[in-house]
Amino acid sequence: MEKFQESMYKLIVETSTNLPKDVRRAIAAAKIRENAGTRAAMSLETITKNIKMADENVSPICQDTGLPTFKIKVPVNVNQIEMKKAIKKAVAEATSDAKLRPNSVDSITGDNSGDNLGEGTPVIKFEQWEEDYIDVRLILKGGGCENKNIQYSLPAELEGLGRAGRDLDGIRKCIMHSVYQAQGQGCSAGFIGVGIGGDRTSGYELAKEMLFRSAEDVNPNENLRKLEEYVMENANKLGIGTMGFGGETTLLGCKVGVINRIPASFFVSVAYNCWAYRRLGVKVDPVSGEIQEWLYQEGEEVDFDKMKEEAAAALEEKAEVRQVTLEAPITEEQIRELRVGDVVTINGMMHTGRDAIHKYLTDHDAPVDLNGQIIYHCGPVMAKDEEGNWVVKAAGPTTSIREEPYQGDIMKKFGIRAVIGKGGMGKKTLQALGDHGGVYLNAIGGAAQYYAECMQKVEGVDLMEFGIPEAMWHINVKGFTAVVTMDSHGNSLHQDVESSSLEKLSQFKEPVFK
Ligand SMILES: O=C(O)C[C@H](O)C(=O)O
Ligand code: SF4
Repeated sequence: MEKFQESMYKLIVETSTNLPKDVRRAIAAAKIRENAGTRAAMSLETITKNIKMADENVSPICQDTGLPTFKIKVPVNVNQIEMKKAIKKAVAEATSDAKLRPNSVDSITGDNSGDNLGEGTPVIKFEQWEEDYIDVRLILKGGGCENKNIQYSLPAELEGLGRAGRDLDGIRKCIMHSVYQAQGQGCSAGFIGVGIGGDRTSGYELAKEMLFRSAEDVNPNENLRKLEEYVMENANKLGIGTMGFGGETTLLGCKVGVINRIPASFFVSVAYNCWAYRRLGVKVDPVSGEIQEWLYQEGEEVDFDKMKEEAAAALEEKAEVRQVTLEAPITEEQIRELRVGDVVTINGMMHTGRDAIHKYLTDHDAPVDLNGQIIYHCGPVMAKDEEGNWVVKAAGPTTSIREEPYQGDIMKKFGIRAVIGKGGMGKKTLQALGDHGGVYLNAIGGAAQYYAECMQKVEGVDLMEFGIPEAMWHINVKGFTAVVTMDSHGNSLHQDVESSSLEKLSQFKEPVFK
């Protein structure tokens, strides 16, 4: 097993930087379905460009490299303790090489361990089997989509769908509802794994297990096959679309599994995974520890480039999108001119700020003058170059709704004019945008390479005690593009999509599986 650590390092790097072919095919198919020139098509264009860049740069597809979770099947007599040690070393090495973001945080103190190791991280699960090779699967599932996982306890009353009973039709309603409630916040279009039965723990366990199935397999259980097909066909009618911008594709995959339950409990557990569905697997030789075969990689290379040309041509024809360039400091007047749907290109300074910073700013002064400035909800992957300067390795947006309790007050307190994030914000922020003259810009979640390329120089960093993802980075950007989805006139695309998708959800109220 001399080569095992090196094999695990390769598996981690490949999983973080190179999306598997079954996932690429699902994204390519979605791209074909979207009408050229729409926001959904433009977003998918950015997503596919980002996938290619990550591959070429051997850098994280998304800055949130999640909670590394390994599922391993081993022949008897293989030393699991040694394997665990090797995996941990490989995780730490991949973190110091900026292939993983330091993501392991003490839940009470907030201290970041810096190397992705700590109580409960990474997750490593073993099972023995009678084959003569080791099967290692890895999933890097980020926090935004993890937060959209949901567990139903049947019977339940569901928004838009009414009663969900303890039967196949009740399960169908839960799954449809799970897609609706995720909206764009888990970086749709997503993949879902569903676990029927079990208890609260084993139900979720099964749901996550389903995310290790190939996106293209066919469920051998007839009832579940029908259910999966039904969900794939109908969830896409909800109109949530890529990043919740509206559009034809909301769901890229649905895999359902079932286990027994005890009489009193009936759980339906759903694990939501963003489009940046980073899971891979390898077969490993139990003597040398070398990789024998890669999993999920059957078939031809997926060529996004050809579609890119077609989409770009169609885009030019539909040039009615208003394009605005902004550079901080921004005036209130400039903000008041912006409307939902405008595409904004930013040059100059922006400052990152996410959960720890928002909490901090409520009762502290800002480390820099934020008047007229732009806040980017982002926890980047950073590295130092040979001269010791920070460089941005991956920097897509994080889910903005977590800052809802703070955002409006902070904008007013410091005079911030624009916030960039993803998934949109709520009523309180919308009100503050109107009162104060602010705007919310939606960037494409997961497009971490695409945005990192716009980041020309890191001018400084404050509050490093919060750890790399949570610190406040001051970054000079060029050509950073995002869409206005909430403006200072009370308009919110997120609110509109949420209410129209709720209306569409209610079309699925009548029983289907009797
Ligand atoms: O933590 C992050 O960078 C992003 C997170 O995965 C999110 O989707 O909000
Ligand atoms: S930012 Fe989006 S793509 Fe990245 S991990 Fe979070 S949910 Fe996934």
